Amino acid sequence: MSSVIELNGISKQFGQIQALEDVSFGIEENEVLALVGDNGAGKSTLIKIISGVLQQTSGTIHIRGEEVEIGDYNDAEDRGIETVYQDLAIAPNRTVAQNIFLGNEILEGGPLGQLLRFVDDDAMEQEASKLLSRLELDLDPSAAVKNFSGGEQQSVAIARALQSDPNIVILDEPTSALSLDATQRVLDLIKRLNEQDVTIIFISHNLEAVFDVADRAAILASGRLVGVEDLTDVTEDELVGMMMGRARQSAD
Ligand SMILES: Nc1ncnc2c1ncn2[C@@H]1O[C@H](COP(=O)(O)OP(=O)(O)OP(=O)(O)O)[C@@H](O)[C@H]1O
Repeated sequence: MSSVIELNGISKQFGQIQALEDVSFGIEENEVLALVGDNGAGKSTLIKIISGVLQQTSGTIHIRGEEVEIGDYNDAEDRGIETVYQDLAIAPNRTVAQNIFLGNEILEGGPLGQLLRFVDDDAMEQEASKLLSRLELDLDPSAAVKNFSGGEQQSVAIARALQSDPNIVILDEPTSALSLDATQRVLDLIKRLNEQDVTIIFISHNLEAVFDVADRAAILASGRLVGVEDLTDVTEDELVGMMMGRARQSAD
């Protein structure tokens, strides 16, 4: 395997607060990497840097070997990176298809449709339907999202991220506030994405979910990287110890 993203000496300061300090590790092509750590460890700051919302104070990012500056959301999208944040940014009164194409609507053909920006709902529903079946999500593209469960809304947000066909998807706490059942469905969706060659980085406090779907975990404590562990090689207790800032005794 080769690194699709290489972080080298990433530090981030907010005034006096050192949110990240000299974080270096690689994310492998087509892996599922969990980002774990206690509250305030720096997880959100790190994914915001990778997705262009924040810029690092120092350090470099290489994507597929090339040093890049991810100045904003568009830079990240151009590099094939999409992020689903915890707030999901779902428009409840719109349909599944309209949410999937939110900000990227398919317009009716012809000069008038383009000029007056007439949205082509039929085309969006057809495209959404293809995407949803690829993701094996049983959702009606024409249904309004407002009555959906938390798990279904999370699925719509993930489908929207997939609309631009990214090869790296970052998920911020995808299973927080979900029932056990809904959590399992979202984890199954993550596994399916990964089978479709999408590299996944996800933040989670749910260690059961981490052990279920992730190949490796990168552990942050107080802004520093404690380690990156193969999850077949570490116990939950060891992981918790590392999240509390203890380096792994048996690390080789
Ligand atoms: N915009 C900001 N301005 C000032 N300080 C910030 C900002 N964003 C994050 N921080 C601080 O940086 C540190 C890391 O925060 P971050 O949100 O990255 O942690 P986290 O691991 O994602 O935590 P949580 O699990 O609670 O979401 C914390 O001390 C936080 O208060």
